[in-house]
Amino acid sequence: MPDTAPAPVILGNETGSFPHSVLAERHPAIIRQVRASLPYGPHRQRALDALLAGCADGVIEPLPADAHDRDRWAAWGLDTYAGQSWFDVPWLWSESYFYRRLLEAVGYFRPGPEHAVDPFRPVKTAELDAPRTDEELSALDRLESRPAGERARALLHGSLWGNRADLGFRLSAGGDTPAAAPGLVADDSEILWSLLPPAGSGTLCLVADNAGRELVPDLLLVAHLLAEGRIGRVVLHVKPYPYYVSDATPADLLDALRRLTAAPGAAGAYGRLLWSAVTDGRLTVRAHPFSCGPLPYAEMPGDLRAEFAAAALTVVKGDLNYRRLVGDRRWPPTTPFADLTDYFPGPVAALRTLKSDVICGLDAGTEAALVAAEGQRWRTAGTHALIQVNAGAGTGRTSGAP
Ligand SMILES: O=P(O)(O)OC[C@@]1(O)O[C@H](CO)[C@@H](O)[C@@H]1O
Repeated sequence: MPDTAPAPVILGNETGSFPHSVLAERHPAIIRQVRASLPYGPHRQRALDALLAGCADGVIEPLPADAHDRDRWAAWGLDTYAGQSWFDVPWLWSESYFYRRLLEAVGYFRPGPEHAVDPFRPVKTAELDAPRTDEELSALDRLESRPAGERARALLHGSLWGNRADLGFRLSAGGDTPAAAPGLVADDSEILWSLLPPAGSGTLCLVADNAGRELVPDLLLVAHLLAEGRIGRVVLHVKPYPYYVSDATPADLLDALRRLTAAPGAAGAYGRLLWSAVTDGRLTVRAHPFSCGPLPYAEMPGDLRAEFAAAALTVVKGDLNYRRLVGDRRWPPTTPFADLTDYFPGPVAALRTLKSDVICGLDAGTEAALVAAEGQRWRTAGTHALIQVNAGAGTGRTSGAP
């Protein structure tokens, strides 16, 4: 980020702020939801009690000495932050570690009956099985007769707005998905399409966000790009373990693929296309440990960097990934997106609905209009979205143009 002075890192210690409410209210609500979803035994209940008590006024506890990933978390900062208040360390870090502690409490990584049992699976499957998903899938049939350009745009927007289907967000937002938004606060979609030309044979990396009603439209977009010959290969990055309630894991991907292949009409055809893309190697899945890391992508390890460098485009989905992409800091909203993403090893696009304070790449008029209409609520309400692209990332150029 050449000339951009770092802005303050977002912490959770300001009462009344969104980050504070996530730590003080959303995390306890998530613990209650997990308890209500699955019948954990007394030992696990006690561990959940301890986590709940610690969320309010406790300090960050280290991982048990025998935790399989203790060294990894030490390298990610645990030895520095252990003993401090959840509220006083970078918010990105404390949120991420909360999910690791939750999995510890429910025995996710331990031998025994709870091993690898996803505590969020009941809410994820309820969403995937909901009649609303059927309605969304049957809408694809109407799209089939439209020109390819129109279909592509609709599927891109489906993937973008699918990001509102975030179950953690709904715990804070009062139970339902926010109403549809008036428009995009930034729209670099023409640059995005220029990076995925007809007869393109490159690789698309899609860094997925939520399972269910976000992952399904992501998969439909990917299927369309493969079918239209705009890409030769897709690498889908998902989370190695349950995270931020609804983030997609490899198991969620299989559920989504089965859901699609079982659907009638166009959705089923997309599902079969994806199924064969998996079996012939055009669609591969990665669940890199760093995908559940508490750090910005600027600190990604070399192997991940090499994967993104080899892609024609990396599409980064969702709010949390956006925070990690541009850095979880109080950037002035007009800070150029390209300045904050120039470290990225190849062309990168963000598809995100706005659900936290971080924002960059707005023009001054757009920011002023949003503030005049809504104060600062537009940042977190989930009712606005953006498509931002840095086509020159990894080349040393700082412009959004290819
Ligand atoms: O990444 P996603 O699914 O779009 O959103 C995740 C989210 O709900 O969780 C975070 C706060 O906990 C925010 O970044 C955002 O509001």
